[in-house]
Amino acid sequence: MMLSIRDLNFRYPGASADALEQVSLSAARGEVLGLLGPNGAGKTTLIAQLVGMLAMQRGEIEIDGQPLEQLRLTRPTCIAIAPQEYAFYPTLSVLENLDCFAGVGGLRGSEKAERIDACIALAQLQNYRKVQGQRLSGGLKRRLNMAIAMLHRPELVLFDEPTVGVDPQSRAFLLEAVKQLAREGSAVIYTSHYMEEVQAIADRIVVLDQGRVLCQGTLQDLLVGAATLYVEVDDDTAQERLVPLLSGFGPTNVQGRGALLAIADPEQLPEVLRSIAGTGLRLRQARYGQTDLEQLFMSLTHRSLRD
Ligand SMILES: Nc1ncnc2c1ncn2[C@@H]1O[C@H](COP(=O)(O)OP(=O)(O)OP(=O)(O)O)[C@@H](O)[C@H]1O
Repeated sequence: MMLSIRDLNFRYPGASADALEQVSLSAARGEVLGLLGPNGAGKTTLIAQLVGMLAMQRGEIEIDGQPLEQLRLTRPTCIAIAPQEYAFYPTLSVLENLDCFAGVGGLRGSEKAERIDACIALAQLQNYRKVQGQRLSGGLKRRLNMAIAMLHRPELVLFDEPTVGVDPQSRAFLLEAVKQLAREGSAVIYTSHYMEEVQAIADRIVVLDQGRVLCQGTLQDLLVGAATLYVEVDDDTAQERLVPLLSGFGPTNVQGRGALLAIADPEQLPEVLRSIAGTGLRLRQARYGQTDLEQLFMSLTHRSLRD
């Protein structure tokens, strides 16, 4: 594992609760780790500590066994971030921005020119070299952020919700570029509250909520044992009557006109259905199957990712 985070805790000065609580996770080269969580889950706080924008309080962060503080002194360009906000000089052109950041990071001569070209190509900014940063569309600005982040061939790249407010075309492009980075051998951490994005690009997923890791694993790991039963009954008071009944079997949520029950073992199904019938409620539909991440999140927290 290249990145290892152990028992990370963080509380903002004056806050009454921890923004991160006992967070442990790891990331490997060649892998996209999706960091998924609703607003306020702690994603940005975690990223900010990884890039040194926030000082660590408690816990450990190591890269290839080396503590983060040490790494920052010896190999400062080994971690890069493509942040949410725009991270370039608005009045400089795309090329001037890249030139400037390449110089700051210590690139010189032909190597510098080569890296700038490679990053322009990677972010497909060939037609915008001479355009001022501030004149780029939202999607292109994110692509410039990304090009800058790639200049020094970082080994760990952090993307903090890079597709928020981006047009669909740039969004598809960004996602593809993120996957490409991992294929080329970087470890990539990608935060988002768009479940579909994370599901589409992440090799492994960490679900954060209220500063804590709810679960982590491959998508398949997470969804196995996360099957749900959706039932709808022919009654206006259905939810009031269904939820207490189903809760006896497992985590239950109200959904639409019915209720959703997380039920890992299909052998329980007949018993659940019998007990519904036993109350005299008429079943309108019952649907059993593997869930997606959204439903998994709901079954773990009783809330939606999008709240
Ligand atoms: N500068 C700050 N001072 C005090 N509390 C903060 C500060 N920044 C964030 N928080 C709080 O820390 C918690 C985690 O916030 P964080 O921004 O890390 O979440 P997030 O998962 O990135 O959310 P979002 O998807 O909205 O960006 C929240 O409860 C938030 O209100």
